[in-house]
Amino acid sequence: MRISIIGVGLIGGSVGLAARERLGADVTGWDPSPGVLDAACGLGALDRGAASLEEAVDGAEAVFVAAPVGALPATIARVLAAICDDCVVTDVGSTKRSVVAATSDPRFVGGHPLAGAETAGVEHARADLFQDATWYLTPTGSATGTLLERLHRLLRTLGAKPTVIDAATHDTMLAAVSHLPHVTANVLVAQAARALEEESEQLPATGPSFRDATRVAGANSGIWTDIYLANRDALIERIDDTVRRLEEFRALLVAADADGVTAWNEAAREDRRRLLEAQLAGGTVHELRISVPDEPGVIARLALELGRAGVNINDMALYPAPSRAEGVVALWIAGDEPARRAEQLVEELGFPVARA
Ligand SMILES: NC(=O)C1=CN([C@@H]2O[C@H](COP(=O)(O)OP(=O)(O)OC[C@H]3O[C@@H](n4cnc5c(N)ncnc54)[C@H](O)[C@@H]3O)[C@@H](O)[C@H]2O)C=CC1
Ligand SMILES: O=C(O)C(=O)Cc1ccc(O)cc1
Repeated sequence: MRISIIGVGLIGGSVGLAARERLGADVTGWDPSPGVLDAACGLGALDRGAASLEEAVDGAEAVFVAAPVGALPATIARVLAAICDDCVVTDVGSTKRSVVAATSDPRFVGGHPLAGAETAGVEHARADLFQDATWYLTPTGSATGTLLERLHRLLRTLGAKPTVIDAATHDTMLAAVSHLPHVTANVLVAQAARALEEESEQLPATGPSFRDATRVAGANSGIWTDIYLANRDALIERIDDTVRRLEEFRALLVAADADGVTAWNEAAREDRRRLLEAQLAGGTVHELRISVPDEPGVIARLALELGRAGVNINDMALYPAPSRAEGVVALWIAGDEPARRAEQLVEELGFPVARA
């Protein structure tokens, strides 16, 4: 398979390493920063560097755009102008609304791997970065089914778990579970370094909890300024909510309300347990076979509908009928209840469905 990577940093480089190692793919890349392509070839993330974006995507079957969020719309447009019809284009940007709003091209499917690090650059790329990681996909109704299936399969080969979601839900959720934690990490280090320093005239020693909560403080500004700004409305809401929650806890302290403090802490323990449990959800894998008309956007619509209901598609395959007027989509869903829910949703959409 021929893969092209535009922006060969931590994430682009990790896609290259994984695609070459696990898929035996032929990977070409392009990056505007001097020296990056040579470094990427030396580390085994690319087979070759190209002299231009257009040269890099020539003949590719899949293109990953792994540039900072602010550069994505213009870069994706350049890629789409240079490729043939049978090529899927995706990105890895940490926010999705601005990217998805910028194009309705059927060859584009937005993406975001929920894996990474506080480091930057291809030097830190790893072939196993995406192993067992959720990889969000945000197809719109215009996405071509066969290209979405190709991308889904490719991401599985990289070790990831593709999960379809709509762009707005993605951005709201990520504001809470990724962007806000980066903000609070920055606040915690600033507070520890400045306020406590002023009081004691020396930097305080830090404990393990502080290290855990601040690992991502000051992460790569080359990507984070863009992420904060692209998702600023959702992030502002989370910050306001954080302030409210801190004020509630502050009031318990002012009142010296021991029962209230205990209840507040116990609620956090329960919330954490539920969050961890949700990540471990699995179960028997069921295969659903769905008859669909051969119309643009049908596969994307199915995937999105299930994604909205929280049903994850483990794997998918398309079987076009000889007539080409219709076809069968096979979906593999883990867990009895998610599979039952998927069957019901598909029926409600009006497509015949059977368990294989
Ligand atoms: N760092 C992380 O943990 C994660 C990052 N992401 C997303 O992945 C993307 C890349 O981030 P990283 O690899 O971490 O950053 P990075 O800084 O390691 O790599 C970014 C690369 O993009 C290149 N670049 C800059 N402008 C470009 C343009 N206009 N066209 C093409 N390439 C360009 C840079 O030269 C650099 O090599 C960002 O959109 C980020 O939001 C997604 C998941 C995790
Ligand atoms: O290092 C960490 O814990 C991260 O949170 C990395 C990360 C950064 C940006 C993303 O969009 C997704 C993951």
